[in-house]
Amino acid sequence: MSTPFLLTAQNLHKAYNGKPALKGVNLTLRAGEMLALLGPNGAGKSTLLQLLTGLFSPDQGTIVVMGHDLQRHPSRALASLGVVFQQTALDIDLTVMANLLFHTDLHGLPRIMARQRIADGLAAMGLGDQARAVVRSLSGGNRRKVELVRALLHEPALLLMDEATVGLDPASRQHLLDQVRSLCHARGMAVLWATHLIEEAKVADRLLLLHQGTVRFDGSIDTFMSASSGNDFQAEVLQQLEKPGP
Ligand SMILES: Nc1ncnc2c1ncn2[C@@H]1O[C@H](COP(=O)(O)OP(=O)(O)OP(=O)(O)O)[C@@H](O)[C@H]1O
Repeated sequence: MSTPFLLTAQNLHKAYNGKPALKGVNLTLRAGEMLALLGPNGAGKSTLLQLLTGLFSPDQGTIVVMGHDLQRHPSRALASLGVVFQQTALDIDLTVMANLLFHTDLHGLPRIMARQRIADGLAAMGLGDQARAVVRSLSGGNRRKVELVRALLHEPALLLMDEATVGLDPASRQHLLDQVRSLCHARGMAVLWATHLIEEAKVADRLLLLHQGTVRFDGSIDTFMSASSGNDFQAEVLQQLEKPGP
């Protein structure tokens, strides 16, 4: 029996000043699945994530998270989401601990439980000694890691990440990817990983290739590769993106 969908988006349309950014995008996500949302600059990835996180409403289409319609029941739908945005969600003049407690307070977590989860989350990211550091004093890479810790504190069923590895060195990027993958598979968390980096998308279970606001491919990486004519992953992605749109 297949796992039920945690997230379903149907026929999403969004335009800015009459110029379409998303043109009928469909998307599903199951528990334990890591989906790479891959597309070049301007493909519509951030727009899609902004709709999925309720920041903006679609012009057309529906989004259901854990059985809750995002437009009709936003707080219920959003309670199951963890999000790492491209732009920082941290107050850089506060300490790491103050930032993280702010988030756990928002989610109504008791302080004892919150402090334990914060300690565990920071330790898992190799930042166990940084709780009292002011965010401004952290490197860009460590700030990204704190963003991930923050997004996971309320133990979301779905994690949405928008260009999460921007500013990270190769080792830290790999570490972040490994962490997210293991959370995904061990905890059954569903992950939507938006990136423009082809080599990052390759480690996901499934690929959603977005270009000029339309989905060019949605399926497993294995299916994507078996449909290719002997190309490597990168060459196949580039070839798909060069094809004229629908
Ligand atoms: N606030 C906005 N106002 C007007 N146009 C916008 C706005 N946000 C995005 N767009 C346009 O919508 C299209 C999709 O942009 P979006 O940022 O969603 O793509 P992206 O795939 O996330 O790109 P990137 O990788 O560069 O962040 C682009 O043509 C962009 O110029």
